Amino acid sequence: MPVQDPIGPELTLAPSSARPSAPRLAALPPAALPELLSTVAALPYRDYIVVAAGALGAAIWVKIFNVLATNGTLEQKLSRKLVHTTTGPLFVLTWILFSAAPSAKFLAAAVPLANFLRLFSVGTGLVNDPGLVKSVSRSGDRGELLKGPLYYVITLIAATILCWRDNPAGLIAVAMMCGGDGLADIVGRRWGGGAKLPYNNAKSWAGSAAMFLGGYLLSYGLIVLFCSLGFFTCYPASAMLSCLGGIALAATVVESLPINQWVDDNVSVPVVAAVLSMLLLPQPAEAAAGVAAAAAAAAAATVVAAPAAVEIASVAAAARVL
Ligand SMILES: C/C(=C\COP(=O)(O)O)CCC[C@H](C)CCC[C@H](C)CCCC(C)C
Ligand SMILES: Nc1ccn([C@@H]2O[C@H](COP(=O)(O)OP(=O)(O)O)[C@@H](O)[C@H]2O)c(=O)n1
Repeated sequence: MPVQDPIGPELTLAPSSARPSAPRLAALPPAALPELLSTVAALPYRDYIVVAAGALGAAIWVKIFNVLATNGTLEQKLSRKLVHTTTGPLFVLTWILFSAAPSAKFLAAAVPLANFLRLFSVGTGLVNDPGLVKSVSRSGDRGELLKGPLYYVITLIAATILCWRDNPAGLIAVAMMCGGDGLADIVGRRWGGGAKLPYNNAKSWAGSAAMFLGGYLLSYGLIVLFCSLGFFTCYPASAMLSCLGGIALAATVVESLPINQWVDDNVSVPVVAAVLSMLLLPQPAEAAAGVAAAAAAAAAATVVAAPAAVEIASVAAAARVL
């Protein structure tokens, strides 16, 4: 069972002495973050304010890239890929601001849902918005909004509702789609020219290397942040290295295949990443049990008996909470 509301006013992060330390990553959010979180937690209608801020933030963010593309500061394709790379991670970062209410994930999903409706109405021509078409299409054709961008927001909706913040599979899926696939294009177009993949002439080794590294590092960062805030148990470094590495490699291979005309990579990459995360990463309950066992073993090896007993008791209590 997930922790109730690790950032709510009624329940704060457990003191570090009460949390298992040996097998988990030493990960604490930056000092300013808990302050911001407790300010947000004290707001009346907190979840609704976060949704409104997220929707406004999305519109402003896309507009900024539209302006940069229009005035020539950024090339259109780069601007579009920067929107692709940044909006998903910024969106999942807003998850930490929501309360523990069961309705929170549905409210959070309203932000990508609003963007779905916007893309759909502009893509089908119901609404005229040349700025949005310029920001998120390759060629200026509004019909393109109904492909990659629409799948992208559908994936964000699915990750929010199906995984929310107590299951790292959602974070990993979004990280592979944004940090991975987004960076593959940015790097591949610039530095991939000479060395194309033997089985796909449209993609390069440089693009795939960027996909692997970008997806891995973004997943790693998001998992460390969310687990250090108490949304799920932190994983041992070995799991972070091997499981996350395997997932990033599989997502990279899927992205590199010449299958985009059958399945959009904003669907294939996150689906493969989420399924493998469920299969390879210890699920929250297993991870808690593993952490408790390792911490108990470490405590047993400690010469001073009393602090060890306290540590074991607190770890066992933490495992029961999770
Ligand atoms: C350009 C996009 C996808 C194209 O994919 P591909 O064809 O290159 O593979 C991304 C489109 C993003 C969309 C217009 C805006 C999404 C906003 C998001 C749901 C919320 C962000 C909130 C945050 C606070 C900025
Ligand atoms: N693994 C990759 C992926 C993309 N790329 C580069 O990025 C461009 C766009 O990639 P893509 O067709 O996957 O683009 P999207 O469908 O993700 O927008 C390719 O034409 C390559 O120049 C690459 O070099 N290596």
